[in-house]
Amino acid sequence: MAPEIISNGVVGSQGAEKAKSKYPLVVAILPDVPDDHRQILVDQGCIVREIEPLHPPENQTQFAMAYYVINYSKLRIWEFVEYSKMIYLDGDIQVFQNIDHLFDYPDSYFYAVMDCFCEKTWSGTNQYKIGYCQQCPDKVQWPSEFGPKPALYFNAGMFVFEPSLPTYHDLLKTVKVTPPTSFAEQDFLNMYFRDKYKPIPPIYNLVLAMLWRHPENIQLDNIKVVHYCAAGSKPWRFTGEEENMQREDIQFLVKKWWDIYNDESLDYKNTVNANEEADKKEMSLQQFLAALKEAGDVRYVTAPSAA
Ligand SMILES: O=c1ccn([C@@H]2O[C@H](COP(=O)(O)OP(=O)(O)O[C@H]3O[C@H](CO)[C@H](O)[C@H](O)[C@H]3O)[C@@H](O)[C@H]2O)c(=O)[nH]1
Ligand SMILES: O[C@H]1[C@H](O)[C@@H](O)[C@H](O)[C@@H](O)[C@H]1O
Ligand SMILES: [Mn+2]
Repeated sequence: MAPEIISNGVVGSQGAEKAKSKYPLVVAILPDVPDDHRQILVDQGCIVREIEPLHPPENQTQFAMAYYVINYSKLRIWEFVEYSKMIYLDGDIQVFQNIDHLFDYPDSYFYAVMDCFCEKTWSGTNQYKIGYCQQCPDKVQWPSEFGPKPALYFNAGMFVFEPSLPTYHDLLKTVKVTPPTSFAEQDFLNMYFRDKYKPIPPIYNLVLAMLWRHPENIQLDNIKVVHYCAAGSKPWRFTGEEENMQREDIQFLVKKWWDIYNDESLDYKNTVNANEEADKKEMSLQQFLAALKEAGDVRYVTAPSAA
């Protein structure tokens, strides 16, 4: 069995395609998620799994961005060995089109989307300082005095992985002797799976900054998964005040998130009892595209992705 997994509490458990995925949706939660929120997830047909918080080595957390330290707990999902393969999704991710086919990719690799280094969150890195981004690796050459070009780096908000107890124990053992770094478990996973990592196109994890940093790499007609990770873009605390948040494509995607969240036809009881109704309400690719185009502001090109 190969379920998808998200790791948040209540928000975001109704991906538009949830009803149509043939796999179960497992929600990994930390102990702080209140009972009534857990119940909502169960009522939505999710399999709720509480995980224990996992901390990096004592007294070294200052090296990771404070907000991300708790994310080391993500390593617990390698323990979900009743599933042979899983797709991990952050809680600030929305799935707009079915991605079940990712389970058919060859085993033994780690699939994820390449990140972008152009936003201020990256200002502490050499990449940001010299304006180098793996999304457009020819724009600024990697200077030889910085050593070898860094390995491809994925955003850890979405990835395809295979739970395994030996890997889980090794991850825990390795993280204990690995000093934390800015992007916490994301840096760690990049280091750990460097040799197994296979990039997949950005349509499987649209890091929103790609819309204004690398529009030429985005094929809007095919976006399947949107990651509301840009500063100020989380739909449940969206104010529109932060940089780029007034863009029409962003406003549109935030509205789409709320439409799915509020769509009662996507509630589990309704999808079980009235699948056809949910199908009718499903946002078709054409509607999605048309609306995005109407929102303007995005350069629409059909060039293949850089990934
Ligand atoms: O108290 C918490 C904090 C986080 N989360 C989960 O952890 C995810 C990661 O947090 P963010 O979505 O806020 O992080 P970003 O998307 O901004 O950051 C990126 O970098 C992070 C570095 O730690 C992680 O790798 C994350 O998955 C990746 O998308 C959340 O979506 C949520 O699913 C919880 O469940 N509880
Ligand atoms: O490139 C992304 C982006 O900058 C996000 O805002 C940040 O939260 C992620 O950790 C990072 O990978
Ligand atoms: Mn996220």
